[in-house]
Amino acid sequence: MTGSTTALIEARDVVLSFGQTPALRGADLSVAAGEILAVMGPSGSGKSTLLHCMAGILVPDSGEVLFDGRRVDRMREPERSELRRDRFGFVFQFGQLVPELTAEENVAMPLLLGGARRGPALAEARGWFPRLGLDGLEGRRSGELSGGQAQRVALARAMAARPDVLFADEPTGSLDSLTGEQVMELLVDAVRENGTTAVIVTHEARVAACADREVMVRDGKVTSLRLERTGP
Ligand SMILES: Nc1ncnc2c1ncn2[C@@H]1O[C@H](COP(=O)(O)OP(=O)(O)OP(=O)(O)O)[C@@H](O)[C@H]1O
Repeated sequence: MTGSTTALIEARDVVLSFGQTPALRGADLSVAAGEILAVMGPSGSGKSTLLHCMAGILVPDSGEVLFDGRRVDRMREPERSELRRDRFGFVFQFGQLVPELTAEENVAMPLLLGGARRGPALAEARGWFPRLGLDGLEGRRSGELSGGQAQRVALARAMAARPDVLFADEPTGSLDSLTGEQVMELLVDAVRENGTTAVIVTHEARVAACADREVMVRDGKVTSLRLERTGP
């Protein structure tokens, strides 16, 4: 993967301020289909804001965001919401599982929201547990899971609907380094196996090293850092 051709998702000259605070000052980023991209950079440089713009969560003040040739920044909220639900998966620093639901219900949730019936959705959800080393934890609630287990459940939830793009914002940020490494390995395996494109915000070099490519965000702009692996 080169990232320069067949871009699946692209930010062009994206500018966004929060009131008087500029977060993005002309960010350009192109992610190829099937590519695993790590987004690094200092705290406050605009990494999360860029991810949120690319994922159609935030709308830039100016510039363009394209997904599969479509202008995400021009979509109205219902269309962006549908895009997020049907094509994107999300993992955040703190898994943000619904505490009232069991682990398997959490994983099934995006499928249920997408219109799947409860039985097949739960069956699909359960299929992810052995793959992510979560056997036997299907019926637990988030309060009964360790941080690493909860992040793996969050990963299963993000992947269960087989998204085109997985957006992960500091997916290992709340974990100790060994647990974080294991979660990252599972994440990379899962996205590669499914041919999912992944955009992973991290400030851990070890996490970024698992990606196909790294870019650096500084002062709201993107600079290329490394283009190394050619992908499977
Ligand atoms: N909701 C918000 N309201 C006001 N300012 C915000 C908001 N979100 C982000 N910012 C500001 O925008 C800038 C970029 O923030 P962003 O969260 O994108 O950085 P980041 O690189 O992801 O940082 P970190 O690594 O610390 O998570 C920062 O100056 C931040 O304070």
